[in-house]
Amino acid sequence: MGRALAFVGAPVTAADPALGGRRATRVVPHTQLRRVLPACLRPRPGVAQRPTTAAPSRTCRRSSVPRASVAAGNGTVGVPPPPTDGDAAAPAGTSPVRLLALVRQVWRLARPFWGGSERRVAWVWSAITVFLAFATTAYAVLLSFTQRMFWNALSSRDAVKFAKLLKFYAAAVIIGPIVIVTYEWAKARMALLWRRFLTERALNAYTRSLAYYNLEREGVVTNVDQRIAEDVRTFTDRAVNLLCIVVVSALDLVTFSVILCRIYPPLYAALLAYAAIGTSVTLILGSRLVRLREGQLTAEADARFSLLRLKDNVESVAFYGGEATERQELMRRFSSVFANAARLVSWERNVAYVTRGYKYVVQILPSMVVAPVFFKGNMEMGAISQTYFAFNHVLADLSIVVSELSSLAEFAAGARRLGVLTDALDREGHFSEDAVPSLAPAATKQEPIDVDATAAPGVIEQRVLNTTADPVIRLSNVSITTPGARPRPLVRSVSLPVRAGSRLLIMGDSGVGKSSLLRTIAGLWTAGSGTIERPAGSEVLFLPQRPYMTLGSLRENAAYPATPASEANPGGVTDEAILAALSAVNLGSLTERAGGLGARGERLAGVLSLGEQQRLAFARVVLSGRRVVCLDESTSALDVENETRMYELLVAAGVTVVSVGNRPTLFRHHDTVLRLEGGGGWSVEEASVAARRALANLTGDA
Ligand SMILES: Nc1ncnc2c1ncn2[C@@H]1O[C@H](COP(=O)(O)OP(=O)(O)OP(=O)(O)O)[C@@H](O)[C@H]1O
Repeated sequence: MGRALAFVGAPVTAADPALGGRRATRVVPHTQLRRVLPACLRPRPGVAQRPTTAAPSRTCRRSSVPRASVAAGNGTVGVPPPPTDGDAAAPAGTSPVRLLALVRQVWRLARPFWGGSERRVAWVWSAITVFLAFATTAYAVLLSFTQRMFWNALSSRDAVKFAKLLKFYAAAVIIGPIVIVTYEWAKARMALLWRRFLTERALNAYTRSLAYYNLEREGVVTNVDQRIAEDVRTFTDRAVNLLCIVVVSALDLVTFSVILCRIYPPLYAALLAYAAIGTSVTLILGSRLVRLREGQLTAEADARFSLLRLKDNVESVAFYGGEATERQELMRRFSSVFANAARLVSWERNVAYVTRGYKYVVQILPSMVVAPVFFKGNMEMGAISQTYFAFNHVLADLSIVVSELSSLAEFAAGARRLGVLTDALDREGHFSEDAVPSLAPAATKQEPIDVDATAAPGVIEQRVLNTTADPVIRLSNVSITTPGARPRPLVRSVSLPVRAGSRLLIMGDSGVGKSSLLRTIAGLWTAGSGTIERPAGSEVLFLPQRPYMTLGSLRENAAYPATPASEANPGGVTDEAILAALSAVNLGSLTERAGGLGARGERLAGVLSLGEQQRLAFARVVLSGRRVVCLDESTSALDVENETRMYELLVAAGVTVVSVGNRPTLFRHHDTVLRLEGGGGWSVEEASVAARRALANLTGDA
């Protein structure tokens, strides 16, 4: 009797690689364990902490959420995700339609890796991982038989057999960890390869064809940075882990089902029914968990974004004294994080009631069914040990959804968020194209003028002129509207040539559309009609209103968008050229002040005055050697003397200039003025005439 009672031991929960790394609850006959060989039986054969890197434990997974990187937020947080985000369109949950959508999204993320340029590597690592997964199962089976013989040797007091088995057992426990750890490593390695592949794909697509610009401007996808940096990682980790679990479980299930059926078929049937009920209930609970996890990712990203905004604008906030407003906004966003997290942990608790209960309650089943058979003397001691072993394996195999719900929820949330991103990138930057596997910058192609080409309705036609063309820029009947759902006309039917070496000034009231016209010439905006001809992008330099400082060194900042010369890049911009350009724009002392050309740009942006940053931008013009420059109020922060110096540099270099600005001092640096008059109206006149008129207006002589 005492021995029979000992079978119903305390359930022990442990991550079990032999069960595919799932947390499995098993009943250990601990009274016997304490008496005999505790060290041999407690660390279950083939058992190790599966969820290390590829699948962190539940606690780790939760803590991974705040690691979400800084994200571009849209100010909308909470659950369900905001309807402005493409996420809202994607279904979540467990209905067949939703499941199908999830499968399609996963397929779209897996196909390029296993079917594209990296397929060789992908398949080799898949084979290695699956082989090792099978090895862990084989190991578990081997151990189950060893245990059976072990208990039989003990119960029959066969010391010789026991000693033999002990050696075998010792060898097994030495080999086991090696197999399991190698398996874990292979999984992590494969997930990393896939992650790198997807990240490079996403970065390639994001940084070409103006995808980064259009995605931000249209606001279709929020938190792009988090999706690329964080969601790709979560998705690939979870996907590889789940794939391995399914593979291991399938083999494990077949093997241990045979063992269990051979020992006692009724127990197997009862187990099947129990697992089916448990899985159904868990699936119903799980759909809400997916949505809550996804909402958490969005809320965390938005909160981090608000912190980054404050960090980037410390000076402005300090000048305004806007701390209270900033604090309020930060609190609002973090409140959303906590509110969603509270709902999430509550729902995880509800799910845990079910999943934990599911694992514990069933432990009584084998004892109830097998003990009477044992008491009747129809079953040997070793067979009972193996029954428990096989029972727990089959239970774990049939309970993937129950035990992996948390991981599944993260996986589904990650797949959905990535699906939204890859759809948008496909529209803008050709994510699915296999021809862009590297991060190397694409060479700019000089396209021939396509005279017959006609733009799509509502889109301005862009044609590329060759570098020797005159005029270098020609606007023909160009009308511009603001982008978005409600377009507003800004400029109507402008026709204008910009001759080589000339300088055109675009003027007009604030908000009239001056920068928009420049954006359109640059090809950033395409809404409207007419035709714009200009040299290829690599022949024109556009200086935006706000100078952009990169995170690179002073050297890299000056050379931007080209790169400095180095051993790997001998054709790059030399230090001598950089120093000469800095001197030409009156920044000769900057190198010394900044601490050399190697000084980091992160700090530079905070230290350089706006005027100095604008002069650095002119150094870029000098170094770029481009023949055409478009300046959007690029001297707005300069004194008259420095402004003159900058324009004289351009005149001396024979550069064609298109400027936007309203400063009267600009007249003398230009020969033609295009005045935007609002409501689409415009006029063109000589700069000297425009200057005289402006002066007359000022003095009241008009
Ligand atoms: N992405 C956008 N979507 C919709 N409207 C926009 C967008 N960007 C700018 N606008 C609107 O287009 C109009 C013209 O803007 P633009 O920046 O060209 O003005 P501007 O003449 O350069 O003004 P300023 O001299 O003040 O810089 C503005 O009313 C602005 O609000």
